[in-house]
Amino acid sequence: MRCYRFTDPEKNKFQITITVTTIGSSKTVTIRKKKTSINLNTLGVNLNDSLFTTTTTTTTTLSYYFFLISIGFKSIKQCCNFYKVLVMSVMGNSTNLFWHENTVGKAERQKLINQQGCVVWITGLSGSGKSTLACSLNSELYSRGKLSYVLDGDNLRHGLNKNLGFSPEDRTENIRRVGEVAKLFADAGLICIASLISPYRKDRDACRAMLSDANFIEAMLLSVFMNMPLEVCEARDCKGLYKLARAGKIKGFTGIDDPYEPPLNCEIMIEQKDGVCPTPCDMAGQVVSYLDENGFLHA
Ligand SMILES: Nc1ncnc2c1ncn2[C@@H]1O[C@H](COP(=O)(O)OS(=O)(=O)O)[C@@H](OP(=O)(O)O)[C@H]1O
Ligand SMILES: Nc1ncnc2c1ncn2[C@@H]1O[C@H](COP(=O)(O)OP(=O)(O)O)[C@@H](O)[C@H]1O
Repeated sequence: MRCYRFTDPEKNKFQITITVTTIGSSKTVTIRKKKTSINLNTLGVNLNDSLFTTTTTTTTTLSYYFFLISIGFKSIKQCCNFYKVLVMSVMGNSTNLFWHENTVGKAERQKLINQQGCVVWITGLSGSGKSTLACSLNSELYSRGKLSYVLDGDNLRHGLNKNLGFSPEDRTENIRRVGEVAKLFADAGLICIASLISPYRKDRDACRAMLSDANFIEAMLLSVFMNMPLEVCEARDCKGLYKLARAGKIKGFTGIDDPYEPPLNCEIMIEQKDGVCPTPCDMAGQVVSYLDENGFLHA
């Protein structure tokens, strides 16, 4: 189970009810709850009281690895609030999996380092300045005493993603993996800077959905679009890849013979003004201002 943040309308003791609603049928999953006292903080509920659950063992059938959990907080006195959460549980082919909550959670870690874990996702053509911005932003945050970490597409393809190429399927898997890793960094409380071409809208949208806060209110992903014209990127061509792509020596090169779909919903856009590109420092400043104004630089 994931961590949920709920407001407590009554500041009272609650009884938690977890109901699993099935959609279609295909997999059998057993959900067990022990009679136990749960610290509400581990569920993200800001309460001092302990919460007592009843013992239930439910066997149910799930499909598409999606299921609905409706969590009802029932006041001891009267029934009050019910919340419904759509949980996407990507379990692959494995079953009988159980999520283990830790007593020290994201909220505690964030307090420790006085910042909000999130992902700054930088997308754009090869040569648009993604790595330059990632590096400059990382330095700027460091100088402000904020902990960040860069996940660079090119670098990750030397290790985690070294079995992936540039077919649409491999790019999708590349983005999915980096999204999952970025989510872990954000959960650790870090400002994770992911810098990948990530050319397809559906892959970026999937990451955004994966990185939405569990209550679907706070977005944990800020998308930064390097809106640099292809001609500028191609003129830079610091790795000589555009030249090879134009000569037909690299097939499926983004912007040449493979598509780049610009974001429709980015939080920040970096672009030229009067034909002049902002400096790396200015680009980083734009992102830092956004993080600051939106409360990410404090717990
Ligand atoms: N066919 C093709 N298309 C695009 N890019 C290519 C290709 N082949 C190799 N390269 C190099 O790989 C880097 C992009 O890796 P990413 O992981 O960011 O790509 S993707 O998000 O999966 O599309 C990219 O790095 P950047 O220039 O930093 O973007 C290129 O150096
Ligand atoms: N804001 C900028 N102004 C001028 N040159 C830049 C800027 N950002 C990046 N560059 C240059 O463009 C080239 C490509 O930048 P890079 O960050 O490697 O792009 P990407 O990671 O998107 O491939 C590099 O030579 C870099 O120095």
